[in-house]
Amino acid sequence: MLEQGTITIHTENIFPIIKKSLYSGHEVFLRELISNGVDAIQKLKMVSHAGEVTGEVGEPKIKISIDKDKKTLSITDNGIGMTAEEVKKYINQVAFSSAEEFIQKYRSSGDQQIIGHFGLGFYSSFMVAQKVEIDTLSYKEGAQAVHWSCDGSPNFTLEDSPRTDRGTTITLFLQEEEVEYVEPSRIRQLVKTYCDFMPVPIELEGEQINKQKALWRESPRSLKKEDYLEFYRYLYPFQEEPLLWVHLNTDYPFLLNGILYFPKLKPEVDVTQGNIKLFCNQVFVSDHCEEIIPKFLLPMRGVIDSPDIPLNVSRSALQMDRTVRKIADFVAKKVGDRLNELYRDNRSEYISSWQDLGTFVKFGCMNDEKFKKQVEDIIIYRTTLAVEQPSPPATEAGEQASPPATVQVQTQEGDAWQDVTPAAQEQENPKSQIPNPNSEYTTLKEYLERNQKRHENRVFYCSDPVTQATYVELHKKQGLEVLFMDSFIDSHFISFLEREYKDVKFSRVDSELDENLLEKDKAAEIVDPKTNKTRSELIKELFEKALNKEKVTIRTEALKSDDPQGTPPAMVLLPEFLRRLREMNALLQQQAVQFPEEHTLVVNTSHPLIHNLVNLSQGGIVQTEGTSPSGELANMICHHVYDLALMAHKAFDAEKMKAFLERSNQVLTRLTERAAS
Ligand SMILES: Nc1ncnc2c1ncn2[C@@H]1O[C@H](COP(=O)(O)OP(=O)(O)OP(=O)(O)O)[C@@H](O)[C@H]1O
Repeated sequence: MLEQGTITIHTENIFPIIKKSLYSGHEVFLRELISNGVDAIQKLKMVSHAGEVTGEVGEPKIKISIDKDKKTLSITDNGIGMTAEEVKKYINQVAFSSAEEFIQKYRSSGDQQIIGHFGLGFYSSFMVAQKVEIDTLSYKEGAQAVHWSCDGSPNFTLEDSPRTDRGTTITLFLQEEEVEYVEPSRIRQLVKTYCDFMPVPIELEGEQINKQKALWRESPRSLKKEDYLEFYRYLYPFQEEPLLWVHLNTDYPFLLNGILYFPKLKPEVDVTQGNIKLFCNQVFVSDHCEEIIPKFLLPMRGVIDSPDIPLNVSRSALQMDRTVRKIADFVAKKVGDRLNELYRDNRSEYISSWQDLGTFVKFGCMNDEKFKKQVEDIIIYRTTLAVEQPSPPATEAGEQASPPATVQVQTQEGDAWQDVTPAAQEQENPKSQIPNPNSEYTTLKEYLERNQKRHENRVFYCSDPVTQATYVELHKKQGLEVLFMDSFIDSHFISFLEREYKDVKFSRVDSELDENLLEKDKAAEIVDPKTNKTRSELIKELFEKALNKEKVTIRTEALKSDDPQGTPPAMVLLPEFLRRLREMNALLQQQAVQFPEEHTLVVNTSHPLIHNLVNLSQGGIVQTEGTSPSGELANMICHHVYDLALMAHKAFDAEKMKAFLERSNQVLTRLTERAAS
């Protein structure tokens, strides 16, 4: 017997705490022990470089062995090893005091939510083991191998060991309730989760079970598009390919490496849940980076690896941490740079990814002032106008640069990114990335400048290209440019833009008819000599009577057009302000937006159908004998015109649809009767 002793501890009864309540998942013990093995191997490399190792260093390796009968699990490394003195110092004193320190912190934080539970180190093995043994042989010349044993009480024994290989074996005699760790499948799963990217091969049953290569630690210059894509597929199997990525790489004022990918956004993705994996020196820490990554970038995926993120503090303290805040700013800035880069160098790809990128960017602008400044000029909108695309930037030699096959940019800080090759992407995914190949995109600034003369500071937009198609067409025909702002974030983004650019007002195409769309005084001619009524007044009266709806305001206007048949006979308008108010209320009460009973029906006095309708009603003297066949038909057609206008705004329920179809048939029957007679 070499030595027996008692470990000095200041916190009484440290073991029960370690054993029971410290970690919600005891499994992290494996990560801690394997990390120690990796450290020992790296230390050996260092002393070897310094010429202090005699003999072969050999291939670094960590081996996990399981003995199901004895219920033991051992982790062996061929690293630096320890002498008896070192075991006493590093295990009995250092490891213990760091464990104690950890527990103090853990208790005082009063928070179970410690990110990653790092730093308990060697003593975390007592969470799952009733006894732990160390067999170790130091690299030092003439060192004697030692055997340390501790049964979970503060008492230990230290004696000579027959071990002849340099390195360390930690053997855990598992507690009854922790025997799951003798299952190879469980060990494989844990290694894959926590140790997959550790830089040393980890072996179980004669097989390497970790990937080992951490792509984010490699130089971006040496990586190809396929390397990034393959890595993404490895991290997120069975997912759609990412849109683009950012390779982060900095060592000042903090150390940080990582690769962040922009995924294609799916509606079912919870954007408040982080998907980025946090590592510390290639050791997995957590899937939850919510405190570190700016909120708007949470839907990004990939890896962030930084030893400078404090891991043994509560989540709220983490949020307040200065380094963490700097890291968040750094990540946002790099993402902004990357977007600017793509906008400048590969506009077509930027546009084709915009549907997904746009959401990040807009959300980012609303949440982060600095990010907003960085990207405000590259926010684009699909427009009804055919805009000339700016030509690609000229190279220094003054030639036009054709888009390179892959774009790699090395910035001052040394971080780099790699573009998806446009040609290759198209081959793999023909055209599907491009939302609408015929559409053009513009920035708000360009829009405002272009339209300054006709409608200064007023933006016409469409939030639903299908239902608002008529309105869009009307604007288009009169040369009024409309922006499509139809993603789910756009209604909030519009309010944000109006706060940002105080003079600019956004009007949805169906909210009001701009004077550019109207022909004034066209329907002012008197068409009823008996009453001196104008065409416009007659039409208004006709509709008011036919519809008999107090809450619907009838307005008559002559829509400008070279081809009146091509304009709608009537349209429903919902004033912008009131509509937004309703939308907001619905949102607050978590209800669907109801179509308001109060709205305006604009009847287009220029439309041939409306002309005919006046003639028809006059012929049938609808005013006096509402039941005459012509009067009835005119009445039905008024309803019909109104329904057609309504359809752009709301889906009909079964009853309304039935009535609409019945009336359609009746109207058609009557019209065919007339035509035939
Ligand atoms: N496999 C090993 N080979 C050599 N030395 C080891 C090994 N495991 C532990 N040690 C020594 O014991 C010390 C304490 O280990 P422990 O895991 O408790 O803390 P740590 O590794 O220093 O830090 P951390 O708290 O981050 O784990 C280590 O610093 C190291 O000197």
